[in-house]
Amino acid sequence: MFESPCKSINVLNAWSESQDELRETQPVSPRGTRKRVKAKKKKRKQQQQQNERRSVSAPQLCTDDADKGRTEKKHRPDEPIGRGIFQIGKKSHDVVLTETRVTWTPIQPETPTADRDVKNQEEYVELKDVFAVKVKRRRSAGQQTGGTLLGITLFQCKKKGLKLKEHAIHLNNLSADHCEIWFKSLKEILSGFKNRPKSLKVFVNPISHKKEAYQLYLDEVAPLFKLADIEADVTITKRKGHALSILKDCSLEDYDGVVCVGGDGSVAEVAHGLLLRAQMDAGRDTDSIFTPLQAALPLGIIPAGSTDVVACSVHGIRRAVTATLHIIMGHHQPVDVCSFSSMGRLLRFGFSAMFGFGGRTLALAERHRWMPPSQRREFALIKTLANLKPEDCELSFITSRGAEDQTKCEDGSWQTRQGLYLNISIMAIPCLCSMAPRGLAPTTRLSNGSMALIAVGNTSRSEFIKHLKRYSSTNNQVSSHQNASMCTYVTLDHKTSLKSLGYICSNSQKYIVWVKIIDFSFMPKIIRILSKDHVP
Ligand SMILES: Nc1ncnc2c1ncn2[C@@H]1O[C@H](COP(=O)(O)OP(=O)(O)OP(=O)(O)O)[C@@H](O)[C@H]1O
Repeated sequence: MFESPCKSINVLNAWSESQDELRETQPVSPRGTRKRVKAKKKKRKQQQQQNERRSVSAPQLCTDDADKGRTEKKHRPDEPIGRGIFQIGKKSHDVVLTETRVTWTPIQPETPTADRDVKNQEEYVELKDVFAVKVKRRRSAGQQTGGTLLGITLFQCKKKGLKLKEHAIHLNNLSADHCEIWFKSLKEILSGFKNRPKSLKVFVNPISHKKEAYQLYLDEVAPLFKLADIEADVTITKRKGHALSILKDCSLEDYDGVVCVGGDGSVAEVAHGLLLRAQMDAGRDTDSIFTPLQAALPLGIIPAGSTDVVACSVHGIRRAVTATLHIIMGHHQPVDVCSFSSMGRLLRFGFSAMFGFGGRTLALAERHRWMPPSQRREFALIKTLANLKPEDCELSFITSRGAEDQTKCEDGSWQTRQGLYLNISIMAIPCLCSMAPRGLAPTTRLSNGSMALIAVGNTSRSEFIKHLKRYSSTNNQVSSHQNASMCTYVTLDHKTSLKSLGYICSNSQKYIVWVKIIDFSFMPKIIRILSKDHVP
């Protein structure tokens, strides 16, 4: 397996090889068809093995520690599986492959006087950070297959702050046999990361934001999926509710996850579809008080909307490449979800709900979709502000343990507020966005089993505008408001079952709103809002 870097001049000439040219996943032998047939058979066998693996393992993206998802290791983590010489950059390197990493050290001529510190020059990449390995070839323009073999390339997922970036490590060697051995060994190790998806159902909303979601998918997402050998079954949604109707009926068995390319509306629809499907499959009666089940498949969110609060809250950043790499690497983040019911019937699952100003603004913006996104947001905001009116509400809730409780209530005891409110928000996630860098609900977390209830009391328009503006600052809106008596920020607990009962009066109709939080160890925050019309 030890190979000399004899043709390094040629390799250097090919150093400008672009990623697009690395199409082949199997090294093609110059010896022709017999070997190609063998390679095809081998590929089919690999495919079969993959399918077998998929049918026995739980189809989940999930793990934070990628090693947890590995198949049983054949070797000790530090035991060399392969060793060879590759050209990396401009130098020849001694490269060692173990179960967990690829390490390379520059080869230097022996000089008795030289003060070499080989350890210091050693570099490595952890295989848990590598998401693809490809055979690298030089091809002429327009050439689709074949080409001169140059070596193999590892694609690493690199973290920089909240960003995830793709980084290519080229290991150049012109020997087909040598590269094939390395390629096979690396492929085998990478396919051992069971929590990484192999097949995904993708929904793209073509009308999201500036109608660029599909182009974004083609430019930034699909090439990475292809690189990671992920099969994507793409549906471009044709209307509102299209993704939901597919999710209700389609077979999900062939997929390891569902991906949504769109904004918050699309994400909410797909999340609702997945959760509804889980209830339907388990025979839950959603028209009664039921114990919801977790979705069978994880949801990947590629931000392509105009605000993307769910994607920002989950990834901390609004970037399609980062979101795609999280999906490819099988990163998993549990996220709390609410369920909203009316008259005892499930309306939908969702991440947040707003009554009053917020609800009216969103509804107005939705009715003016023909306007460009920022204009319709501004228009809806200004128009709703101009007609600012309070809702007569009664809210009952129990504050969570450890929450900054202004009223010093006993744990588990009900508090009731009755009065005029300009806005009431219930948020299961922090709802981070560019307009609110700390989130619309800074006191809640993604999966802490509690939700934020933010009730803004009746006040003047100018005071309310000041409150809205404070969201854009990084100061803590909660603490700055604690003495203002305009807002009540309460984090609800999930420990006891029935949490909140309230009345919201709107347009002479009365709604009774129950907020119920059910404790699940696997999905800790499910809020149920039951509303009933015409309560006397
Ligand atoms: N082809 C389609 N035509 C019309 N509406 C669609 C179509 N496909 C999906 N929808 C609906 O469009 C709505 C809004 O889309 P989405 O939330 O993705 O975009 P956005 O409003 O620009 O983003 P954000 O919610 O982040 O501001 C969703 O409720 C979705 O159900």
